[in-house]
Amino acid sequence: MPSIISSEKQLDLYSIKELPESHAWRSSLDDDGSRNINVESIPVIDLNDDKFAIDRIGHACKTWGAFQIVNHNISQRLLNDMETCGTRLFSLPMQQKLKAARSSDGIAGYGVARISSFFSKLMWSEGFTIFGSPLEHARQLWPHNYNKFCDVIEEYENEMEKLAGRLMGLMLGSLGITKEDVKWAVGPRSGCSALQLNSYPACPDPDRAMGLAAHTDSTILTILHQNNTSGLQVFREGNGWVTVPPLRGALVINVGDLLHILSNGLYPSVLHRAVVNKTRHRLSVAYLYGPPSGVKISPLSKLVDQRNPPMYRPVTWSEYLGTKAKHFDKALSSVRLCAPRIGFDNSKDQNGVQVG
Ligand SMILES: C=C1C[C@]23C[C@@]1(O)CC[C@H]2[C@@]12CCC[C@@](C)(C(=O)O1)[C@H]2[C@@H]3C(=O)O
Ligand SMILES: O=C(O)CCC(=O)C(=O)O
Ligand SMILES: [Fe+2]
Repeated sequence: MPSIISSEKQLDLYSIKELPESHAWRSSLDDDGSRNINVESIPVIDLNDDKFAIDRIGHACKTWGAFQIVNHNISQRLLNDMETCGTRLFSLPMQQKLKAARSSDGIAGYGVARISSFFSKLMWSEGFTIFGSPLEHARQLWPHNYNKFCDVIEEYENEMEKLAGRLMGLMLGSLGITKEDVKWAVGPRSGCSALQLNSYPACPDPDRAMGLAAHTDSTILTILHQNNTSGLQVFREGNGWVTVPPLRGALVINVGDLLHILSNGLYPSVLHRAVVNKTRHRLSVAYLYGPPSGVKISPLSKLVDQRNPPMYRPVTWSEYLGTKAKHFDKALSSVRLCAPRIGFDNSKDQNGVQVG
């Protein structure tokens, strides 16, 4: 049963000179091979030409569950503005940030990662989740100067919504699914979303710390912007943990658990985590895209036949988020109806995290 995360658990990581035991995940002798930088990483896909991109996206979803995109039409100016907003927020004094603390039963606000309750050690990061309007929290953070933050968030969410709709079309298109097959995905406001800002301060002992523990996202897809400091890693069978290098202007796309379900397991959600750095502060912004509330997600009928029965039962996004909050890495398997496909072992990672 997850414990309630109290705001006292959020230490001011910027002022700590030595890694406390509470944040030490492994001994300095452990080496999980994740700093091996000579392995190929996730594909980089140019969105200039949808016809050319679609096959590459399908292949990336099947083999990695993640890819980077360039020429996506999100301006560098907006990405910079979003980064500045994040930096401004996390640079506030701790007492100020705690004024916008996430309540124990809430989704939005400042705090430790929601999944922290499943681990005995604390993560070297802090987060701020936006779900719905950020106005109330922005007022608590900057009582006299909250407009700029809200304006940037609004613009960022609008642009990301368009991009997410386009990406979903391409990802489903690569499976032979058309918009007519997924009625709820057509038209404006066809999805629902949350925005997660993550801050990873420089860490005195990065090899023993963990920025964000291994997890899959409870989304259809996630669009991640990372600043110029590496830290994101994806897990790939046979390769282990692979670093996703930051490329200026590129965005990282993760397949989430709901696309895993929609695709009847053909596009597995990607296990990923964030590691930390000795000298550099890292910031990331995740746009978490899901279906509209009330829509039941289940394997698409075109992908189901006698030989490929539906592997998952129907779930709404909010139901799935509730399941994730309770069962974490067992959430996907808790809605599973039958065994995974052959040659498709998504059962264990190197940290002993069970998925699917
Ligand atoms: C929509 C959501 C997905 C998320 C839980 C949340 O309600 C808002 C925060 C999201 C996030 C971001 C960091 C990693 C993660 C596992 C977490 O602890 O909070 C994800 C959640 C998720 O995808 O399950
Ligand atoms: O910081 C990162 O690169 C990962 C963030 C992430 O996985 C998330 O917000 O869900
Ligand atoms: Fe994530």
